[in-house]
Amino acid sequence: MSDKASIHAMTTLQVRGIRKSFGKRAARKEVLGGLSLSVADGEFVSIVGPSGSGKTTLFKVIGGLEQPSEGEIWVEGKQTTGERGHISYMPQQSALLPWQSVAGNIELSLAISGLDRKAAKLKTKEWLERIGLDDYADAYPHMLSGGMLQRVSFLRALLAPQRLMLLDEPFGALDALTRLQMQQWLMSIWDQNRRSVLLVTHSIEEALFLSDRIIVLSASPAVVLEEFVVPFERPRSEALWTNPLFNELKQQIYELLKAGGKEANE
Ligand SMILES: Nc1ncnc2c1ncn2[C@@H]1O[C@H](COP(=O)(O)OP(=O)(O)OP(=O)(O)O)[C@@H](O)[C@H]1O
Repeated sequence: MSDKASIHAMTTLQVRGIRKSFGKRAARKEVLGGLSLSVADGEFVSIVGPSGSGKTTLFKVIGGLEQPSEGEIWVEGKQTTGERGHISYMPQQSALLPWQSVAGNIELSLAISGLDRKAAKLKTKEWLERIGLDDYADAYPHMLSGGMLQRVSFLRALLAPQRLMLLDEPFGALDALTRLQMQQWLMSIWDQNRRSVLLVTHSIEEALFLSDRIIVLSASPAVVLEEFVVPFERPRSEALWTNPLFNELKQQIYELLKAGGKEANE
């Protein structure tokens, strides 16, 4: 394999020069302005950007729900622009089926991805135990707290067959304490089962705590302002929050977002 080909094989996602506009003629608005980024196999990458910079639009383009005006999406070495089914997705609000139990929701998505019923039941049982929700296997989604719902929702995305997970502000609707607990929980589960992750978050701290790399977007039309490699070893603990380098990086990203957002709004 040539060097170029082996790099390609290790890259789960490549976003190449994506442009996306909405509206016609005078009302035409460019939201994504030629965006390129990548996620390597097993890498955890976060995207932060000003509100309205086009992060959700980018996820829709990656997931094949929106066609880009220009550019290509490659997943696991194949061009998938405009195609669905190549990624697993976790939304901000859990999208569990209300008429299915917790176990039923997970079994169903495993069955859809091709597992037979018996294997799906067994795998669901094992994982619910592993994430400490075995007591809730027969409960219905409305009986669960916001944090529990997001655990089940994350598990469902994690057990999907796709290598790439897109997490769209998964903890945005949770209170601050639950959010912190969920970040630690997600980190420990992801550590045991490394998948390629692209996370959208409004929280710089969350991005620093969870990611291998952070991509900072400009205000719309969004382009990549800068990428930061997060230097902290794993497993990471709460002690990071008082690490001077953590706070220095937080400040740098904050300043960049502030400047980038202002420039584009002028
Ligand atoms: N289907 C659409 N038709 C027209 N405009 C759209 C459409 N979808 C998104 N937009 C516009 O694109 C811009 C970016 O929206 P998007 O939701 O992608 O941003 P975002 O970064 O996810 O925002 P936030 O951080 O607030 O969630 C907004 O100005 C929005 O109004």
